[in-house]
Amino acid sequence: MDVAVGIVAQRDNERAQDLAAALVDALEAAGASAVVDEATGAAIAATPVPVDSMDDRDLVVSIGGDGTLLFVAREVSPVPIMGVNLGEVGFLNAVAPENAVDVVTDVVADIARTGRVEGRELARLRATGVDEDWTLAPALNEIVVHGRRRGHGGGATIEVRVDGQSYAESHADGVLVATPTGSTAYNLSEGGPLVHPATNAVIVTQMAATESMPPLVVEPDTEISLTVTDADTAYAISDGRNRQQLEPPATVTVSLAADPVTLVGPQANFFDGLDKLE
Ligand SMILES: NC(=O)c1ccc[n+]([C@@H]2O[C@H](COP(=O)([O-])OP(=O)(O)OC[C@H]3O[C@@H](n4cnc5c(N)ncnc54)[C@H](O)[C@@H]3O)[C@@H](O)[C@H]2O)c1
Ligand SMILES: Nc1ncnc2c1ncn2[C@@H]1O[C@H](COP(=O)(O)OP(=O)(O)OP(=O)(O)O)[C@@H](O)[C@H]1O
Repeated sequence: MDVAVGIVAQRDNERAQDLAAALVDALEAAGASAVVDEATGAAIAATPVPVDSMDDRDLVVSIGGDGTLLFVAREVSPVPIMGVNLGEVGFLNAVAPENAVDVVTDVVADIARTGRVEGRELARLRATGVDEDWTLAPALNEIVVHGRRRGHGGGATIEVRVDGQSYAESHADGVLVATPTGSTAYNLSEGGPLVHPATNAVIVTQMAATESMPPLVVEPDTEISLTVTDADTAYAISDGRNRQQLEPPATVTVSLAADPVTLVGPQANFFDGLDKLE
């Protein structure tokens, strides 16, 4: 099987671009085809394509930090992705840059031999407006609903319902609904629990609530509804980047997205990674 690979290198990162060039050379020498994102294609001798047109590739490699991988996941899922870590934290990217050429060419050789891409599925969350016609891009980390802004005077009253049953209602900066993958991100900053990535669960954490309830962990196929009042405006945000302005009173439902992310390559050891969170 001729394997088609897409490569997205963190924008304006020469080290990521150099690694992308080495990957293109190694993959083409191995008989695979490789294209790169347009920003990288302007910097190295490789075929540039829009990231969102890589959705017909067999594998997309992200070279950068967590944010670049989150970006790639938004643009190309359900195509399997692999993360090479050049970032400040790199909690989502398991492959060290010095191993990237060997690991990627080994995975591509396996795909060529078997015709299958072996990876693990990471759940995502979808946020949808109730009585409003919008849906955010699926979140690998979390969905946040917050008032006009973080901090004094920017909050809102948000009622949390779990499969229709009321769990909490308080004035707060916001409420976040996280995946196990995202339990180490914004959720952790807001006092939510760490959830091992092998756990099937969804986490609901209030953000600076005046009458707070403990964070709640529920089964993945649960519908969380967040009703926002007592604010002139509010936002629903997916993975910190994709946002929808709300006109309170407004209700947002958060539930499991139909398509998970398939992450390929060696799995980072969760416990070894925790020192990155200090
Ligand atoms: N106050 C906060 O803690 C805060 C604010 C905004 C965004 N975030 C997080 O950043 C994510 C978006 O990442 P970005 O790089 O596009 O934004 P960004 O540039 O604001 O980076 C946020 C930081 O979160 C880290 N991060 C992202 N996903 C992570 C994960 N699953 N586990 C541990 N750390 C993780 C990134 O490496 C980066 O250091 C959001 O999904 C949210 O989880 C956190
Ligand atoms: N090649 C690219 N093409 C288009 N946008 C990109 C590209 N690389 C990164 N981005 C944008 O940059 C954002 C991530 O930027 P950021 O600087 O946070 O990188 P990172 O991967 O999180 O690295 P670090 O951990 O060092 O912050 C993505 O959300 C995406 O919008």
